[in-house]
Parts: sequence; C-alpha cells; structure tokens
Amino acid sequence: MTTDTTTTDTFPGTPTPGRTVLDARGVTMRFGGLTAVSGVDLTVRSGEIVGLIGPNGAGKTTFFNCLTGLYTPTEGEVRYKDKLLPPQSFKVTAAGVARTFQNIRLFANMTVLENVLVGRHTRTKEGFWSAVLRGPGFHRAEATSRARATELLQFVGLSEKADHLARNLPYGEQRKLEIARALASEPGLLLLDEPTAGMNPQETRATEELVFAIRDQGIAVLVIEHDMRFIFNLCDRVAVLVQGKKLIEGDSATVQGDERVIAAYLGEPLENDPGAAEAAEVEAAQAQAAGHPKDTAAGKETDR
Ligand SMILES: Nc1ncnc2c1ncn2[C@@H]1O[C@H](COP(=O)(O)OP(=O)(O)OP(=O)(O)O)[C@@H](O)[C@H]1O
Repeated sequence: MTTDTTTTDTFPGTPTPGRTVLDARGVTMRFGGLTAVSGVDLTVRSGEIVGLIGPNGAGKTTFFNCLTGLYTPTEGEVRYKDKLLPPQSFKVTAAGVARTFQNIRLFANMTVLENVLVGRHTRTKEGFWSAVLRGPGFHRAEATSRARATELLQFVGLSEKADHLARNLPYGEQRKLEIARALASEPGLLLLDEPTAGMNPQETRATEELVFAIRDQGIAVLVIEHDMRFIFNLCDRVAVLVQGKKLIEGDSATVQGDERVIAAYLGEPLENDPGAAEAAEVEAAQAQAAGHPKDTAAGKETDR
C-alpha cells in the first residue's frame, strides 16, 4: 500500500490536523553486507499516532536512527515539514523531532527536574557568555525553562518527584521521565522506541493515555512496540517491517487481519491446535465440578 503524502497545510506554523510532518522516502541502511532497512517509505501527519511493528531484528530501531540523525541512510531521504533533515541528531531535535530510546538514557545522578531541563537546551537561545555572566537574559530564560519543565512533569504525572534522583525512580517512571524530557524540546513529532517495555499492565494503560494526550496537543507520534494490544488500541495506522522491508501499512483491523502479518509476525495458527485436548479436559472438569457436565466429544471444539 502506498501512503498518500498530500499536504493539507492551510495555517503554516501551527499544528494543522492532517499536515504531513514526517516524510521518509526510500530509506535504506546497509551495514557492510547487511541491509537492515530497505527502501522504506513512511509518512506521519500531525494529530496522528502511527505504529511501527515487526519481529526482532526487522530494522525498526535502525529506521528510527535514520530518522533522527544517528545514522545517515545509505539511500533515501527524510523530510520534516517539507525540509530535509540534517544528519546530526542535535539538529534533528532542534528542527522539531524528539525521541526516546529502547534502553532508557537518563542522567542517573541528576534530579528528575534537571533531566527535563536538559531537554530544553535546543529551545534556549542564551549562549555560552550569557551562561557564564548570568545576566538578566539568562535568568529570564532559566525561569521560563523551569516553568515549562514543571508543567511537563505535571503532564506526565511526575511533579511529586521533581527533586528525586532519576536513578531512584521505578522503571515505569523513568520511561515517563524520558517522554517528559523529549517533550521539553517542543517537538512536532515524537518517536517512541518501545515505551512500555518492562511495564506492568497498569503502567502500560497509563502510557496509552499519555500518548493520546500528547497526540491531542497536536504532536504527531511514531511508536515502535512489541505489545500488540497497546499498538492496535493506540494507533491510527500501523506499518509492519519484516527483514528491513515494509510488508504492509494500514489501520489496525487491516494489519491484524493480513495473512502475511499473521504468518510473519503474529504467528501462524498451529495445525492440530496442540493443547486443545488438555484445555477440553480442564473445561470438562470445571463443568463437572459446577454440576454441568459438558460434552467433550470430538466435533465440539468449535464451541471455544
Ligand atoms: N550498528 C550496526 N551495525 C551492524 N549491524 C547492525 C547495527 N545496528 C543494527 N544492526 C543489524 O540490523 C538489523 C536490524 O536491527 P534493529 O535493531 O534495527 O532491529 P529491530 O527491529 O529494532 O529489533 P528489536 O525489535 O529486537 O529491537 C539486525 O540484524 C541488527 O543486527
């Protein structure tokens, strides 16, 4: 399926729903003889949550790295709001693309608030001498940054922990802090790499709500995740990578129902349904105990 890249931008500079913010075309990344990503096209529009799924080693993180300037794609180009993205990560962040990492990368010995303040640096115009001389411009910028960082901690639900050291936060809260830090750069596009890895179901649910709230602020979201329930609940569109290539892209129902996705990723239905006999036995025993004998004869398995 090809993706419509038509832009519907009527108010430049403001997040208009439907405007294409990310436009990646023919992105290919080779490491020596290995092609990790091969000719991938993907667009993301403002107000959209797009999922990127695929088996381990499919090339998802490599693709993210190509989008965020960590890697320079061997072929292809990446545009953000119609402008080619520079191949340096700090410039990509300054342009409006922020990300979180699969392996959390916080400043462990800094406080929660300080971590978010670090994320503000691309939005602070005060230069080196201003910081050294600590003039009125510096103090004004610092106050603005602190106010925004405090607001973001409230937004992700961490305001109570502003003065805690990042390393003392439970895992799920460290992931939230990474998101707050990414948001501190005021992005138009947020890339989340496995935001629920290691989370319990409640934390995953809360992250889902948080991503919806981010989207509602007009920020486009592209998310890699292995938790299929999370992806299919959350995303307007899902793209599937297999062996570096985009296999299919579409809404949740289309992707979930695609035979090739089931075979390549979600797992092929197993022949003869191993475990069916044991499951039927357990069911029969439960029914017996409840005083409702159940017919477990062959041919009744379609009841399940
Ligand atoms: N810097 C690198 N040098 C060489 N090969 C690499 C490099 N980074 C990734 N690869 C290879 O590229 C392929 C894609 O890896 P990648 O990490 O992008 O997959 P993934 O879909 O993100 O996997 P996972 O879901 O396990 O995180 C793998 O075969 C990996 O070993």
